[in-house]
Amino acid sequence: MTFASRLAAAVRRTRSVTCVGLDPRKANLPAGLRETVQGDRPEEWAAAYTQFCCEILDAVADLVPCVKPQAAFFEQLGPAGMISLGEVIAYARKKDVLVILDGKRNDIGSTATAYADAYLGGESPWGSDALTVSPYLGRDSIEPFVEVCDARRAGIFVLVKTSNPGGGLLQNRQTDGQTVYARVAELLTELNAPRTDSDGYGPLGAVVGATYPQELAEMRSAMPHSWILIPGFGAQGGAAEDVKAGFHPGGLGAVVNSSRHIIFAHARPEFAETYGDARWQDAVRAATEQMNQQLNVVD
Ligand SMILES: O=C(O)c1cc(=O)[nH]c(=O)n1[C@@H]1O[C@H](COP(=O)(O)O)[C@@H](O)[C@H]1O
Repeated sequence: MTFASRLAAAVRRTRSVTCVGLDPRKANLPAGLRETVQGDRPEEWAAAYTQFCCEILDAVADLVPCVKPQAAFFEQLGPAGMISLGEVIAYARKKDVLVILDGKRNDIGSTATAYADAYLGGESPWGSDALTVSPYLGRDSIEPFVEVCDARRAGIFVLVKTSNPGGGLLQNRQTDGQTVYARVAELLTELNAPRTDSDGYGPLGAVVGATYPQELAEMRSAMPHSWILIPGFGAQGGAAEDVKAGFHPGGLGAVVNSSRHIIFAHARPEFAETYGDARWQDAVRAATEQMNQQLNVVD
């Protein structure tokens, strides 16, 4: 099955459009895990990150279709962090949870091929199902990813309209009568159209932030064949109402990422009293169930 079809199947199976973001941060780990790190060595933190993320996967594997490990937090720990990232991806695959690796990679065509070869598909050393990709280098930097997606039934999520407040400086620029982000969307639709599955989706997904609901609606209709990854829910202020426009009728077409609000739910006032640090895994599960209920869009 293609990545788009696997994602649709996982959404239907779990009846969830929640993507749990695996963004471990030293300062926010539950106390019990922080205490396992005695010498402040990267290897110790990496072991704590692996345990943290694998226990999150244990808590949510039956509740969500996918997770999104953020490479930056693992890279912060150097080589030990990269080993941890590999272990977390492998564990997610074992648990039958799709992995969208958040690396926001890209480069000139030949180097883009190397990134695609590295990250995409179960046959690759990293083994992720999909990868976030920057469009800034143009069409010939996206095509190598598409070729690997075709060969390995993988997917990419290309940055279209990002959730951060400053994204508009470049993305909202008008050029030839349209915004830059709309031009990126046009390119994705052109590349996706000949590659759609029975639900109408191709391997080129898009990233559109929950913090821009109007643009999300605009992008939903501009990219009928793209799964949309919607970050910015929860900690960045996006709410259920803001992401509605990202979905097609029936509830396919988008997954909504939340990282901090789920993985550090034990510290949120609404969960802290019931669960606290000691039962942080239960807080993660409760926060995921709450998000599933808020986003109840799957028929
Ligand atoms: O590609 C992304 O996932 C991404 C794109 C974007 O526009 N905004 C955005 O926040 N993200 C990522 O989504 C996650 C959001 O984390 P929280 O704000 O903690 O839910 C982080 O890993 C970000 O790097």
